[in-house]
Amino acid sequence: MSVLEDIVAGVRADLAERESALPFDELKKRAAEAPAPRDVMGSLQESGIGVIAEVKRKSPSKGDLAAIHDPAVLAKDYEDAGARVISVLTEERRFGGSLADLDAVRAAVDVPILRKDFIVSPYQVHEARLHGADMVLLIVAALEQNALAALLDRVESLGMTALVEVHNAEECDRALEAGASVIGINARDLHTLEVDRDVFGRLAPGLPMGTFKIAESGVRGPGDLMAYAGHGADAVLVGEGLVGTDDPKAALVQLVTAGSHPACPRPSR
Ligand SMILES: O=P(O)(O)OC[C@@H](O)[C@@H](O)c1c[nH]c2ccccc12
Repeated sequence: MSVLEDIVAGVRADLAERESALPFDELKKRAAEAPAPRDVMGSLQESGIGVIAEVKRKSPSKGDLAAIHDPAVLAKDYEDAGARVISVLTEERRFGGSLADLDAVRAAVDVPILRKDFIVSPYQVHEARLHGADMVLLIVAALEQNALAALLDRVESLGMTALVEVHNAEECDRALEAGASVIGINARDLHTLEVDRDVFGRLAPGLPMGTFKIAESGVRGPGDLMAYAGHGADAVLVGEGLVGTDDPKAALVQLVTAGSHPACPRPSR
């Protein structure tokens, strides 16, 4: 079993438990009453290269990254530092996240939030909405084509924005075929966990004009942001490069400053 398959198996087991506690129909009803989703693209396109800052306690590749006793405090720091979207890992077993983290972040900030998880069922999409998510990650490598297309429609039909994640050219084709317009190119291979920062530069030029391109993973500081921007990134998603520092807020200010600096390459849209 690859790491990805192992994670998805755990996610499915946890999901089955939640589904028996709260049936899908009831969940849908409750989610429909949640406050309307925020304008994710408006926030991401404000100016320069937007930074999506991630609340992440641990990862399968690095183990423990940060204790994060109060995700609300971290999220508020991110918002104050200029994050355009805040990503919240909700996967429990390997990333130490939870839906309670999503709730805490939602209550603490006004910027849009992303539910970062291994989404394999419509149940999780409505769940994301119920807990205040505005954007939902869909990982192409974890989904059959039909499921990917159906989940993308589901996310959009609830007024949220889908971030469709790819790692190779075949996955790019699948993302586009499913109708994705916001694509995250992950430098990390979810089967081997290896990071290759050149993946973005190889894949991004092949995406159609008008695709919003997000560079995910491996951003250690302003230099990596500038490099991704040079290859056409519209935004970057950063986890470890923030939570793994002594001062995530200061680290984010540096990235945000670089992303809006006149010398930083601009997206050509
Ligand atoms: O911590 P990093 O290297 O900055 O990476 C952040 C983010 O890209 C990473 O957490 C991520 C990208 N895609 C995912 C899918 C599932 C879980 C996690 C991820």
